[in-house]
Amino acid sequence: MTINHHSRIYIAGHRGMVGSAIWRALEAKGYSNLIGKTSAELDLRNQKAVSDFFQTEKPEVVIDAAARVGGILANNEYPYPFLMENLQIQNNLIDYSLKADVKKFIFLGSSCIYPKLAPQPLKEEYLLTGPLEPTNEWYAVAKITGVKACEAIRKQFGKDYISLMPTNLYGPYDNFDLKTSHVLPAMIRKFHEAKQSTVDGRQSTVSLWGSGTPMREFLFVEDLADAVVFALENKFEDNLYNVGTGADLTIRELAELIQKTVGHAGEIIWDSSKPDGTPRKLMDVSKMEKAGWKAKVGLEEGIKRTYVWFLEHQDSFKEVKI
Ligand SMILES: NC(=O)c1ccc[n+]([C@@H]2O[C@H](COP(=O)([O-])OP(=O)(O)OC[C@H]3O[C@@H](n4cnc5c(N)ncnc54)[C@H](OP(=O)(O)O)[C@@H]3O)[C@@H](O)[C@H]2O)c1
Ligand SMILES: C[C@@H]1O[C@H](OP(=O)(O)OP(=O)(O)OC[C@H]2O[C@@H](n3cnc4c(=O)[nH]c(N)nc43)[C@H](O)[C@@H]2O)[C@@H](O)[C@H](O)[C@@H]1O
Repeated sequence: MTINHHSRIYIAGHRGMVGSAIWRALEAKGYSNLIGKTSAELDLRNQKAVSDFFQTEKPEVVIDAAARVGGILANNEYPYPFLMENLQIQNNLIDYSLKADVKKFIFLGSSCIYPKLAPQPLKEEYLLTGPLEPTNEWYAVAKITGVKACEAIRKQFGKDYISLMPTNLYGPYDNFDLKTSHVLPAMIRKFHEAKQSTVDGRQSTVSLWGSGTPMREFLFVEDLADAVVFALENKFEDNLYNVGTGADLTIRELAELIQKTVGHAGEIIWDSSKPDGTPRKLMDVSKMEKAGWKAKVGLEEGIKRTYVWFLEHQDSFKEVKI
């Protein structure tokens, strides 16, 4: 099948940080037949509703950016929904895509699918070679199942179903709720709020989680959207591709960078009662580069753009409920 600007493309999770960035990227490139449903309109955990949706809407392409998503604490404290809801959502989407003869399916996973202590940088072939990081193994098991389901369809039916594994993402429409968010949006909000509240004429202290020593890689969400468009427009030879920048830094270095960007001059304390998670998960991005795609937005620029977005939208954040 050739995909053209009139192809019916369903973006599951089109209101989320990732899905909305993919929507904007496709719209900007002239794709005119995009389909999106909120979770209130279509609960992807509901098999019957998903079956009806595929019969009515007949998408030709499905991009799966719908998931139960959260940072280290939410993953650690709510293992059951992170496992079960993600399995339900992706199983329904993948299975009904196959039944409805969807020609191209792009599944989005996460770098936490790789073993906790795998060699660095993480190559695609390290999948299922060792134990997972305990704080997010539930989510990782669901995502590994999605990768394998797409691989099975590719192997048995020869269909163009692929999986992209993004590293930690950030950018506009991120989740800034301090209990459920990832580290980067949490730091932006914490440093910003501490800058605005002074105690005895001094800016407030910021409390961050863990030791600050774990290393993480961060990709601006608009780069990820660009990678998804690239994957849509090109036929890949294999089923699994990492998407990242190929560079990482410690959480402490990230804190200093965000503190400087926001302009906070107070103290930072590290709360050792909170988990560190995996020590490092740097992606090997050579397979994607060989296919012809590379990240463009540097971390400093991405953080500045995200902070500007935060300043413009901070009054409208919804607190996320688990
Ligand atoms: N954020 C990261 O750092 C990161 C890193 C690597 C990979 N990813 C992957 O990227 C994808 C999207 O993540 P995100 O950060 O964009 O998350 P997000 O902002 O929380 O968005 C998740 C989306 O999923 C939808 N959704 C959740 N449950 C649903 C349900 N039962 N039925 C229908 N829709 C449902 C939500 O729809 P409503 O808004 O309508 O409720 C929302 O639009 C996920 O697959 C995630 O694994 C994210
Ligand atoms: C991309 C996602 O990454 C997630 O792992 P993971 O990078 O540890 O998730 P994050 O929540 O981004 O945390 C990354 C690191 O930042 C530290 N950290 C410091 N301060 C904070 C803070 O205020 N908030 C948060 N959230 N972290 C903070 C945290 O302890 C951990 O070492 C997985 O749980 C998911 O499954 C998924 O893979």
